[in-house]
Amino acid sequence: MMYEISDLRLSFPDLNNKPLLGAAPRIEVLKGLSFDVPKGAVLGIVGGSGSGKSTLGRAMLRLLEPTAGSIKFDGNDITHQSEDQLRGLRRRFQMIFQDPMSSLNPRRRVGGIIAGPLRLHGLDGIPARIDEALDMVGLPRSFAQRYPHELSGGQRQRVGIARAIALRPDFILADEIVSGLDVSSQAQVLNLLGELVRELGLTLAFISHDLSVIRRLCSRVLVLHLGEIVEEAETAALFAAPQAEYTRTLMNAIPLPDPDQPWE
Ligand SMILES: Nc1ncnc2c1ncn2[C@@H]1O[C@H](COP(=O)(O)OP(=O)(O)OP(=O)(O)O)[C@@H](O)[C@H]1O
Repeated sequence: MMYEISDLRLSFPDLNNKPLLGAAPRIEVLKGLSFDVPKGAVLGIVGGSGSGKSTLGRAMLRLLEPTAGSIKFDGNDITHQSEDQLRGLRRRFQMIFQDPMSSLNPRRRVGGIIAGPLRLHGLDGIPARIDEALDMVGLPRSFAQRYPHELSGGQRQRVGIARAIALRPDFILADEIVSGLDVSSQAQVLNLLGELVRELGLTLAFISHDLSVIRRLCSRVLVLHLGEIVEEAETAALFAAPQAEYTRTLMNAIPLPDPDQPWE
């Protein structure tokens, strides 16, 4: 298994209701989640705003520390490991962020942006790795010289993907990465991710509030609502016969396909 997650809980201090003296009460955002991610899986994590999707993603990458429960990555218990202990594993799980404009340093060229994590992890042969990463995401190698503001939204998202896959991770978490793109760029980025998963043998968790996006890419879906898993199913089964009331609500929010858009 790539991930084994058991009774995962995560709470934040509720600073709005902090008493003058003493500790703030805590708000539980993840309320005991248990699920596995098999190697090679493409798992969709769907849910409405505030359901805890990003918090779950950040816990899986140990950008947040769980309050209780456990997270195993490829057999390693990472629930409470320190940064020192995580060092050897960090390269193996990577994240692609929602908004590439704010996650890409505007003062660095694309080559420097991709090189950053490679240097951090002490990898060698960096120029060749940059070329290879750009090839893999379908951008010309000359783009290494460009700045983020010179690129379109879809191209910037490809740079975000290139930065993650250049490290040759085993697992990638993509958090709402196509939400800001127009429909045709969305389709291209989703196709690219699908290809990369197949070619590189990646395991992918794909967070989205949009079930139609998840349907295109993911083989299995986990539906989150108010910090709990309300349904987990193969994508085809979920669409054929949604079990949870909340899943049906999400499905009703999907717009009908536009017959003028050939990618639908
Ligand atoms: N650092 C934090 N401190 C306090 N509360 C937080 C923190 N991060 C998230 N929350 C709260 O946790 C809840 C879940 O947030 P999260 O971002 O995980 O949801 P989400 O499903 O990703 O939603 P969205 O799609 O709106 O990003 C929200 O109520 C949010 O306000």
